[in-house]
Amino acid sequence: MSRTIASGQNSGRTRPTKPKKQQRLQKRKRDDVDIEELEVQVQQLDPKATHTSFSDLPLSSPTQSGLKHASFSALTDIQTRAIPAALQGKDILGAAKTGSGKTLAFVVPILENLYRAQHVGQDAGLGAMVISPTRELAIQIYEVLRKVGGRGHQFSAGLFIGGKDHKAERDALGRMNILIGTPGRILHHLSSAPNFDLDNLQMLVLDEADRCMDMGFQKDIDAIIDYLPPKRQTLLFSATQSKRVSDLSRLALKDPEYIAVHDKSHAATPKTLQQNYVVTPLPDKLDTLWSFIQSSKKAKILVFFSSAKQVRFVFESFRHMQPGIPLQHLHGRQKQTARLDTVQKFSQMKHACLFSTDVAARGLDFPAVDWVVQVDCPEDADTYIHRVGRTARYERDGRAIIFLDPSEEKGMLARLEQKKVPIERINVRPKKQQSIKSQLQDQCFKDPQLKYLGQKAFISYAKSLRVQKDREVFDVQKYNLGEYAESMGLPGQPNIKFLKSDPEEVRRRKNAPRIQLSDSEVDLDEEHADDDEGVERRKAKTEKDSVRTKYDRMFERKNQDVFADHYAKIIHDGERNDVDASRLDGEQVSDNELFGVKRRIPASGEDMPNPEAIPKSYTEDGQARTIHIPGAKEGLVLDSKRREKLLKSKKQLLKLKESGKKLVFDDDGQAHEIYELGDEDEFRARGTADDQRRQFVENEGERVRLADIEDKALAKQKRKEKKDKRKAREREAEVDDGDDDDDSGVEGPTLGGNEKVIDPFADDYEGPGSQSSDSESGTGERGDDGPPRKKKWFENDKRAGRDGDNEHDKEIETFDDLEAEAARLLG
Ligand SMILES: Nc1ncnc2c1ncn2[C@@H]1O[C@H](COP(=O)(O)OP(=O)(O)OP(=O)(O)O)[C@@H](O)[C@H]1O
Repeated sequence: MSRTIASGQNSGRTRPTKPKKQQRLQKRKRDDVDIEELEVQVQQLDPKATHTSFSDLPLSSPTQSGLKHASFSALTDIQTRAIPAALQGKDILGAAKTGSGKTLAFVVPILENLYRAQHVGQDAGLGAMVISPTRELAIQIYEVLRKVGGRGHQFSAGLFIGGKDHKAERDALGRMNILIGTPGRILHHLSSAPNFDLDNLQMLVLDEADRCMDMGFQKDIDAIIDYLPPKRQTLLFSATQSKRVSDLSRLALKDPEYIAVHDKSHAATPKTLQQNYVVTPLPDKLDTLWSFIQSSKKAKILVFFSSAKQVRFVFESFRHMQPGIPLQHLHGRQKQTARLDTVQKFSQMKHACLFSTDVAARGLDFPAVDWVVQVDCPEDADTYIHRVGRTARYERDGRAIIFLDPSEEKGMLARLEQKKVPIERINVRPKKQQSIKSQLQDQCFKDPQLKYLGQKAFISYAKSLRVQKDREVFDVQKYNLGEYAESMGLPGQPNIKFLKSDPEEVRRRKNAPRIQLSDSEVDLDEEHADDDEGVERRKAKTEKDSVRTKYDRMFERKNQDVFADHYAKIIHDGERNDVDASRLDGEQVSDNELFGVKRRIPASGEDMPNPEAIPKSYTEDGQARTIHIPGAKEGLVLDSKRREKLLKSKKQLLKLKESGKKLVFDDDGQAHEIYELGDEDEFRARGTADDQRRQFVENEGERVRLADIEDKALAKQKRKEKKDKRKAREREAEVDDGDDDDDSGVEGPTLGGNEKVIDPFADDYEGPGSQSSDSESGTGERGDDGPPRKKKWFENDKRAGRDGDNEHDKEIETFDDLEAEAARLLG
């Protein structure tokens, strides 16, 4: 994907007139003067001075205009400190809290440094490359670049994130000045596209640098860096920055500026973020989550799990229980379009709950998220900080809650304290805690697909515990896995074949790009590698494996159809565009609150809106319609097209009904099961229960056999009557018409003698393959005067030929065949 981020380019078709040419030359001269002046001002900038607004900085007029248009005027702390240094060409290692505006801190310098170097147009080649660990984040950066640079700059920018046409991307490569992409995709093009020329690259930016530099991306980043010119400016940004010398030497940073905005502050997370934890044993987690959702239906909630399978299971099971709030899910195993769709919709919705893996943990700027809930404990404090950073962004309020198993509490709290994360314990109000265990059990019992998904989710969760590197926090022996399986509604604890190898090695394999693994290694656990590279690996693995189980196919289908329908339903809700959600915080604790802690009054002290006044953004509490079917145990929930279709099929509906049973009524007219009123002695006199059952089955079998004989005789009689009537009619017709067949005007064959026209709509036609009593010859193909039987879908020509009396019968399949046959017989 490549496009010019500037507006109003010359199309090149019309020859510029002389005055236009002169105007252009004059503009260029003016630009040159501007650029020279800017250059002087930039060099004179004092990076230590405190600039408060973008207009204080020496920025070009296209950038100033873009910033103004996007309503960015005041600088955030990280922007105040990073932009001047970056404008002067320094390498930067920047760390600032989540939501503090790091994106602009590198987007503005990219635009300005390339502008001052006049690094624009096709000949200039690629001038800046931004690497992001996830596709969603790359798109978000691209959007910010377009918002700020799109108004006046002439750069051409491209987005390389996978899931798009390789060739189109390769063709666009030669024209790009700024490229934003994920490591795997960039490396792919570097190693395969001859026109990917990086000789002129001036700036490299790594957003979420610590993630880019960790094991999962290590090899890709190292390989990319090998392609880059050594003389370049490098900027690294993250909310949690590693200062490991080894990392910096890999990137060849030159005398970098360390800009850590939250070093001196007392907390690593925004002060507008209220953080709490609740100790909830693993088997109660889903109950607590459900209860939480029930008490927060008028909020925007982001829920984190440790694996894609956990996300899918909880999403699928919760949505069938009609939670009263639109549910969405996001993980690396979804198709690219579904992922982007979800991100976009969740951004726009006012009240919704998104279940996600850590694919949404970093960098994503969802507007107005009220709650971040961590159901599965994050692998470390950094991941915790990134997850909670999806709320309380840019000076807004937000709340975060993490569910900790008793075994995780001590270790995790110590890790968070080390990282300066202020967090307080709260308790679940027992009155508000609901149990959904029996509902989950019921669902898994009725829906084998869900049960299978639950089993996979359980296994992937157990494995994720096993490969955690922090053993002080995660001790797999201390979790009550058996009860957890039960709480998910599973009939028993699934077998977990823990890998025999060292967990450290398993983690290395999980994170390493596929290229570096031998085939046998790839077959090892890839359950919860949920980043984009993990997905690529799995895709390659699937393509390689020609054998897929029926479960694989089942879930592929389910993902594409059932889930897509569900999304379609969500999209059509009205009032989704009001993204500037009013916050509900600030209320004193209400009866609806799950947690027994008072909410905090926001620092701003602004008036809070009445929750009742907030319009519903989904119909009827977001609940799917339920249709009551007479005689059925439960209503039918219409939450998919498939279920809607069920309503049209009587046969399917019958299955939902309870089967009838025989009851006897006593003297008072009360109904009883038949055995309740029987005399025990009489019962025993009839023999043992087994004998009686056998006898009953035999009697009933005999009754059915006799009834069948009767039915057959009756059917035979009816057919005979019909046949006689038809023959009588034919005889009458012959008498009426005489021998004038040729003039009858009837098209098509007419057959003489005992042969007859095959008319599937005639009264006596019994359909292909039906065995009339007239033709009980055993061949089943054709009686003396029965119609030829059509070949069944499972029969080949040979069989049809063997079964038929007449070898030509088997050929009659189409009307043309019939004409030919008639001609043969007549001839
Ligand atoms: N100078 C500014 N004025 C007003 N809003 C700003 C400014 N800078 C950034 N923002 C807004 O703040 C929000 C967070 O910005 P951004 O996504 O860059 O944060 P971040 O530091 O990169 O967060 P994370 O660490 O989670 O990636 C965005 O919605 C952005 O539009």
